[in-house]
Amino acid sequence: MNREQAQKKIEKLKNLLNQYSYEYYVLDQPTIPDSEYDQLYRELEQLEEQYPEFIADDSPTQRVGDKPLDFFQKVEHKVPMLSLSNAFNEQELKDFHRRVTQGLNEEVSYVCELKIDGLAVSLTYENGKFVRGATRGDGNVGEDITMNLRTIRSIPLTIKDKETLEVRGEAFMPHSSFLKLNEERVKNGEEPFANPRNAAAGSLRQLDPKIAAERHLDIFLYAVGEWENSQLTSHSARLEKLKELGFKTNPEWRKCSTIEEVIDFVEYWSKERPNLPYEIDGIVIKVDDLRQQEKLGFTAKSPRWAIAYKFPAEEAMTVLKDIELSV
Ligand SMILES: NC(=O)c1cc2c(=O)c3cc(F)ccc3oc2nc1N
Repeated sequence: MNREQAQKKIEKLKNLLNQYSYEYYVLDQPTIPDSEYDQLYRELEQLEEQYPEFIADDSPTQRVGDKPLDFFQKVEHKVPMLSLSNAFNEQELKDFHRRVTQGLNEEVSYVCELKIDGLAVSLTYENGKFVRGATRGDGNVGEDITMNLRTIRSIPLTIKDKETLEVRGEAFMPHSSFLKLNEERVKNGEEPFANPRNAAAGSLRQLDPKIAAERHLDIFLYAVGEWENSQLTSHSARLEKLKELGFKTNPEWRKCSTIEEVIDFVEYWSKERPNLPYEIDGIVIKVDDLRQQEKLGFTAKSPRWAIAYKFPAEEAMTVLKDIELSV
């Protein structure tokens, strides 16, 4: 094969492997066996070795950097990454609803989402390419962990349109990865992680991306910082568009048009939680209409248009303990 054919073949293999990786890690619906993926991956590696000038930065072979960082750069969030205020019982949910309807003086509908118990991160894409990832930090300044986030296979290195946007989500460690990692650590005489959130945070704060890559982290995207030229008018439409673009969003979100529906959703998931393959510590309730969100605005540290209903903390540990005992 000549140079021109090699360049085309490298491009074709890269796109094919990225599509298969999207089906496996984002849709959880692989269409080819792992062995076929591995064979195509090896073919790409060999061609890239022969023609390094054709290696694309969104090639699957470029996900895991080979040199550790000495330190993390600081990153300023153009739109602050605030935190959610909490509700601990039904009455506090009703109080939230009353404040919202009084503040708006009009009908309101909500989006309810599972509150993933991981590490909040921001992902920036320019013309459809993943260019920077950062931790929340103090909300205004976070740490640049792009190298480590590139190792999360469910984070697309390029998205389906040449959009420029900054999205937020929760990086987390699924229960299966958490249990395997702790078994490893105990076997090596190391301290096991207390919970998946600490394990995810510890993994993303590694200066060596090869260690982060071994931790099999995952992510769900759930909010937007900035979105150039976006005409979308609701949070639910944004979640749908993010999914269309190739981002992994949590499938369990629901639109609720009354606070009773919100309470039903909370009650359902407080029972259903132990059957999830990842840790959640509550439910996030958000006003769906973006104009209404704008009208309600923010306090110094939290949006007035969202609240986190928190499940009682101790249960989270018993859930994991049960799983550990059953292993
Ligand atoms: N852990 C989560 O699963 C989760 C967290 C947040 C936030 O922290 C959050 C913070 C804001 F200032 C605004 C919206 C948010 O939406 C969120 N939505 C979620 N699903």
